Amino acid sequence: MMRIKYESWVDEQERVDRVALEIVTQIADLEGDVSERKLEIVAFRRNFWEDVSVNVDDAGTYASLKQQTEVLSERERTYRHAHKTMKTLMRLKHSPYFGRVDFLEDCDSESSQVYLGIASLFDEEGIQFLVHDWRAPISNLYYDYSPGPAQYEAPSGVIAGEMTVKRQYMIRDAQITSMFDTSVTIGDELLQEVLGKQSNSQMKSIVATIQREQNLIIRNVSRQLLVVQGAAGSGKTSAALQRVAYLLYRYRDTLRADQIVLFSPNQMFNSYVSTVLPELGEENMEQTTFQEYLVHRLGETMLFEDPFNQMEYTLEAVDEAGYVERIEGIQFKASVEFMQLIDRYIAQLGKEGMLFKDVTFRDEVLVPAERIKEKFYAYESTLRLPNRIALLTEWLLQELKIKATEEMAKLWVEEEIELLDKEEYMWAFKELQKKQHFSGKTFDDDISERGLLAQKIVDVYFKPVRLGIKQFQYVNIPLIYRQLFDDPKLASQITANNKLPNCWSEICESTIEQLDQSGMFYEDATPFLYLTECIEGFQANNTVRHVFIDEAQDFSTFQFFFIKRLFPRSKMTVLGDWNQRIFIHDMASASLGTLNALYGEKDTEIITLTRSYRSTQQIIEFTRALIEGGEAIEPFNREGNIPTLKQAEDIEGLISKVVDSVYDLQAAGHRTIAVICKTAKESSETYDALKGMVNMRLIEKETASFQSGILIIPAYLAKGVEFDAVIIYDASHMQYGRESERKLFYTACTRAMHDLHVCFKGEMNPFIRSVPTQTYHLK
Ligand SMILES: Nc1ncnc2c1ncn2[C@@H]1O[C@H](COP(=O)(O)OP(=O)(O)OP(=O)(O)O)[C@@H](O)[C@H]1O
Repeated sequence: MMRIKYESWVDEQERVDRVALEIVTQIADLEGDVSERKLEIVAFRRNFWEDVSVNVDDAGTYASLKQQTEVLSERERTYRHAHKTMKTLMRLKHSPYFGRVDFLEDCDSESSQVYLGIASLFDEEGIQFLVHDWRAPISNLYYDYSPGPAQYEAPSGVIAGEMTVKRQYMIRDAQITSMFDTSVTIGDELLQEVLGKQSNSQMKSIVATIQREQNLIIRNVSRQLLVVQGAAGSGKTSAALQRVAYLLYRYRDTLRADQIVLFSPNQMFNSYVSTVLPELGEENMEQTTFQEYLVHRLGETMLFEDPFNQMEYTLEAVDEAGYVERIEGIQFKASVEFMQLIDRYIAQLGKEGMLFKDVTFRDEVLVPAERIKEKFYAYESTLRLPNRIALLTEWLLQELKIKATEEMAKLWVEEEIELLDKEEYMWAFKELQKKQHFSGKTFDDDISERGLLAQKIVDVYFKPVRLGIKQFQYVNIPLIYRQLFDDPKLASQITANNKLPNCWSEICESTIEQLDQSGMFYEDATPFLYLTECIEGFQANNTVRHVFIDEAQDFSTFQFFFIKRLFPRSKMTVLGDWNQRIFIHDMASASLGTLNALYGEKDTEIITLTRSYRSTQQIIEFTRALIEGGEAIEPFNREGNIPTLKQAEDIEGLISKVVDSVYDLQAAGHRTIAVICKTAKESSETYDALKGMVNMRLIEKETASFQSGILIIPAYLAKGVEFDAVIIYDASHMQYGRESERKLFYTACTRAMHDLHVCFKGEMNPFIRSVPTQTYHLK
């Protein structure tokens, strides 16, 4: 790393001034343009509506309206474009660029200077680049090379040459505040400065300091599946978001933000990452949680437990009867073996076992379930289930028509007709007149009018029945799913290779009990939806082109395969850290092996990130000793305090240590301090105990965002986010004594950026006991 000479500094500031002036000029030009266009659109819209009211039935008016609509949307497009450019210029005004490379192409005699910023900027004539977009092919030089031989891939082919300068800037309000020439990767000093700052309730973009290994993730477009396995704080989420921005730039003519979906762990995380793309001048992709998707698909048919309640159960109910069996059930139902069991079950249902509901109307059976079943099994047995269901639906709709005619003669219809008002009679009368006019026949007016009204009434009353049929409500999916557990032998008969868990009978029993009592366990929700899709036909989404799964360690193998089928035309980017796996799903997905199986090895690329940027070196030295293989995690060299451990005798002592920590950390200037508890239950109890002493906010599963301040939060909701300082509420043996709790504890500790205080009551947990004592202070 080299400091820059004074003269160069002056030259560089002069350039910034020139560019800033150019930006100001362009903003002024555009300002007039934007407001003029806006006024134009407003005036156009007003006239447009006046024209519409003239005469809509006239063909000439219609053609002219169509033309005007086109003109209007063209103007709106131009306005939107100008508005977007304006916003970009406003962003560039304060900090036009952050990097520079001087590059001498092999065939040239003079090197060119390439300045990198969050968007491209041309000079007045629109000929010369003043700033290159960080995503442009040439910008890759900055991220991938140090001074020396370098090359990049332009649309015309590979361009090779020599990089003579690589410089970084920190520019605030158009003033250079720091500047470095760097020789290795993207300078430590700039990164130090960025990482040393206080946390924010919103994640920031990292374009100025993207590291080479992160750039590989961002620009990777070759495979169907990109898997990123990275240590806590290694920049997986950051890389994922910059990758979205990169894809939107690279495929700007064909890819829209709404064709990219990000599955994230919870609402708060969604809000935490939601400003990164707008900051880069891009629209946000679609963000959802898997839970949200399940509610959207199943919400109306099924009540099911939410994942956080399942989590609370796994952490809190260890001593309850049936715990071991439930855990085994959770793991099995998350596995690919269970998916295969369902596939075999589906094959079996093709021959027997389908269950239907009567189609009813006003407590009367219109088409009995038995008849539907007979019809279903009368279709060609080689037809797939969804095809047979489609035929069945058509048939049922025809049946409904016949039933409707029968229904018209019933007394209730007669009564409804009596109650109709004058308008309805008038309508029937006019309809009849029309019919007579067209057919030239005469009718017995009285009967036909009544018939018409009866038809209309039955039609209206049958509407929900028709809709129900179209929505396949006559297929009794809940009972078909239940049937799989009703007799434990059924599954053994259909699994040829006997891959059932040992306590399958108990799993069946508790599943049935839960289904009959209060909806289903969370672990049943995805398999249930899968079964539904296999029977009714997959509601695949063919518009989405890229699916991102963050915190992927907590997705089950079942869910991965399911998501793949759901988005058949999409590439997938999966980011996770298997050391932060806090849900207990199937054991198989604890390795990358299953992900290889998703698209096959050839179509899969796996990138591992071992450098961790979030926490200080001291915190990482402590946290990496908590997990197996942690020595592979490399801390970024940012110094800080070594973690503090505080031991208390009893609960009062613990509370007082936590309160002291809060005060100390506040005094050290930290703005966001999280007291991390193990569960929601512990969080709310601790909140009650502390609220008289400290002004804090309780974070619950429904919390949609967080602000700076003191927070109290269960560990599983804190994953993916970070805080200036973390206080672990009770890291005792009692709370984190089981091996399965190691990763939860690790995840909680790795949320700290600058300071970590670990409090515990009584004996410390076994994971800390294995940490070298020189990595912490015990108080
Ligand atoms: N290249 C970088 N430049 C600047 N900051 C970075 C860089 N890479 C990561 N960071 C910062 O490190 C922190 C952790 O990044 P991020 O949350 O993306 O990591 P992660 O791998 O998703 O972490 P976890 O798995 O623990 O949730 C963030 O504050 C992020 O801004």
